[in-house]
Formats: sequence, structure tokens, C-alpha cells
Amino acid sequence: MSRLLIINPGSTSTKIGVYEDALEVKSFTLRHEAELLGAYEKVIDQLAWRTEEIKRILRENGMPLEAFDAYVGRGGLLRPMESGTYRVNEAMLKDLQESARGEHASNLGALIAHALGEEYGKEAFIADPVVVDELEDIARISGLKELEKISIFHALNQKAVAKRYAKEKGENYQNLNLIVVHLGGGISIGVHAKGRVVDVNNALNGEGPFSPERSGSLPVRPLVELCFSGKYTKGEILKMITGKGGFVSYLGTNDARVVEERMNRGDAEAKLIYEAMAYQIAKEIGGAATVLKGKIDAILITGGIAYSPVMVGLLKERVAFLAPVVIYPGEDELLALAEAASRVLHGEEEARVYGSAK
Ligand SMILES: Nc1ncnc2c1ncn2[C@@H]1O[C@H](COP(=O)(O)OP(=O)(O)OP(=O)(O)O)[C@@H](O)[C@H]1O
Ligand SMILES: CCCC(=O)O
Repeated sequence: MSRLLIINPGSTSTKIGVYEDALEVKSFTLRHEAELLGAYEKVIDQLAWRTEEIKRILRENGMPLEAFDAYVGRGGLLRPMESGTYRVNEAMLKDLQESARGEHASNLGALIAHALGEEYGKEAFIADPVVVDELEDIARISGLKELEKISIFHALNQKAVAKRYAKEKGENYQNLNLIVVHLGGGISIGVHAKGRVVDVNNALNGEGPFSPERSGSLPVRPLVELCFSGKYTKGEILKMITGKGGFVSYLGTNDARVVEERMNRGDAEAKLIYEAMAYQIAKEIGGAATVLKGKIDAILITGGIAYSPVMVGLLKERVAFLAPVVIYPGEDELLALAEAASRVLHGEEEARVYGSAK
């Protein structure tokens, strides 16, 4: 049995899990005040503070930090890579320290796991980071030679949910064709063809449906006009696409529950925007169905908004004719990370090496 410390840094929280292999012993969510986070210019600047917070909560709960066999972090914006479990290495640390592929809270996962691993002489891993890239070449073509499509999505949860469905059906993930719909602060719709995500909307770059806080795809020429209007800085425009788009832009909240409450009170604007999001998600699922040429075993809906019977109802109305729709509300990224590291520690799977060419 391996005792694991799982670390999942998010934009407003750090989730921590203490696991014995795939069994949760205890989990904690450290919420971080926006004001406190705002004091850090860059995500990387939060490293020492978030590491100390993790140590503090474990100390307070009488859980010795040296008692772990490995430290496992959620992987961040790295070079594109195959799905799997990766040992944290120098190349990975360098890319994360330099934010070589951009800033994202999950960049801290490997860095914190490594810092603890070094301090206590244990191993550090990441698994299925947001940059898992299994795209078919045809899915990389954007329509403009200079701009290649890249894969950034909720790989950890999408893979975990797809494997869970396969297990429940007594099937092998590698034999199934699935469309996995992650409905969180960001939204990604992945086409899982026989165990590989051959197409997916990039949930960070402004592709696909809008989401609670992201714009999704936008009309390109008007966007260019906005960029050069002199009204906004580059940073402000980027923030509109990721952070202040979607529900936040139209309704001033990123909380789908608040939007539903407003709908229930007869707010027509809230109803229109909520239904528009469902409409765009359904259209993206329809597009995904064409990638699989209609041979779809199931459509799996997951993420926080999958708790909502209203959203699920709207989606089913439009896509249930394509395939059975199965709902997995929320996400279990801590468990997915624990399982990934245990497989390696028990010799069921080999850890992959980051930095080898893809
Ligand atoms: N019971 C519920 N009904 C409707 N919406 C819900 C419910 N519970 C959570 N949500 C919504 O889910 C969204 C957040 O989802 P989730 O927690 O998966 O996102 P996240 O982890 O912050 O971001 P991401 O999944 O993109 O990494 C919020 O808009 C929240 O309002
Ligand atoms: C795109 C993957 C994770 C996120 O929503 O930020």
C-alpha cells in the first residue's frame, strides 16, 4: 500500500487529498480569497505560500508530511504530451518555472509535489495534465496556416470519467467511442475514439461553446476590431476570453446556480443566456458526433454543472437522439491522480518521461 499526498491547485482553491492507494483517507479544500491571490502578480509567485498552506493544514490535522510515499500534483500548461503518469523531472520544472506555455493554477501542482518530494526524499508525479494531446492531424487545422489548433482541456476528469463508464459497462476504454462533455468554469467536449481524444475544443483559447466564465468561439473580425479599438489592453481582451466571458460577461456571475435562481424568478435575460449556453454545447456535441461518423457508444456529461437537472434536460432534448446520455456530476480529480500514481508505484504502468519529443 502506498500513502499518497495529492495536490490539485485551482484558480481560487487548493484541493488536497491524503490517499492510501485509491482509498481516500482525508481531503481538504483550502479556499483562497481573491484579494489575497490578487497580491501575486504571477501564478508562480504563489508557490511558497501555497506549499506552506498545505503543510499547515496537514500539521493541524496531525498528518506527518514525511509519512508519504509520493507527492502527486495536477499537471499544468506544459508541452503537448500523451495521456499517462509522468515523474516530475528537470525539463518539466524548467518549463513551469518559466511559464513557458502560459499561466495556469495547475502549473503549481508539479512544483509543489517536487518541493515536498525533495524535502522528504520521495518521488513526485503528475498525471493527465491539461495539455494531453492525442489529436488527429485533421483536427489541428485551424483555417489559417499561422495558427495551429492545440489540445488544452479537462483531460484528467474526462479520461477518469470515460474509464469509469467503460468499467461500469464491463468494457475496455480502448474499445469504445465516447463524447465526454465537461461542464465546469470552462467547458470542453472531447471525442474519445477507442481510448484517444482525437478532437476537443481548446477550453482556454476561446474555442467551442461559451462557459460560465469564458467566451468560447467569437466572431473573428469584430474581435480584431475590438483588439485595435484602443479601448482595451491586450491583458483586458485576454481576460474577456478567459475569466470575464460567458455568464460573467452577460450576467455578472460565474455561478450557474445563481443564473438558475434568476431564471426561476422570471429573469428573461438569464433564461436566454443559460439556454444559449446549452444550445452551443449541444451544437459542439453534434459536431463531435460527426468526428465519430455517428458510431457513438455514449455521451458522458460531467463537471459541476452536470449537477443541474435543468442543464442536463436542455442538453438531452437536443442530443439524446445521438446516443445514450450518462451523467457523472462533479469531478474526482484527486482520486484520478491517486489511481494514476498507484498504478506506477505498484508496477502496473510505467511512468512516462516528460521532454521526450512528441
Ligand atoms: N448543483 C448545481 N447546479 C448547477 N450548477 C452547479 C451546481 N453545482 C455547481 N454548479 C456550477 O458548476 C460550475 C463550476 O463547475 P466546476 O466546479 O466543475 O468548475 P471548476 O472546477 O471551478 O472549473 P473547471 O471544471 O473548468 O476546472 C459553476 O458555474 C457552478 O455554479
Ligand atoms: C482547460 C482546462 C482547465 C481549465 O478549465 O482551466
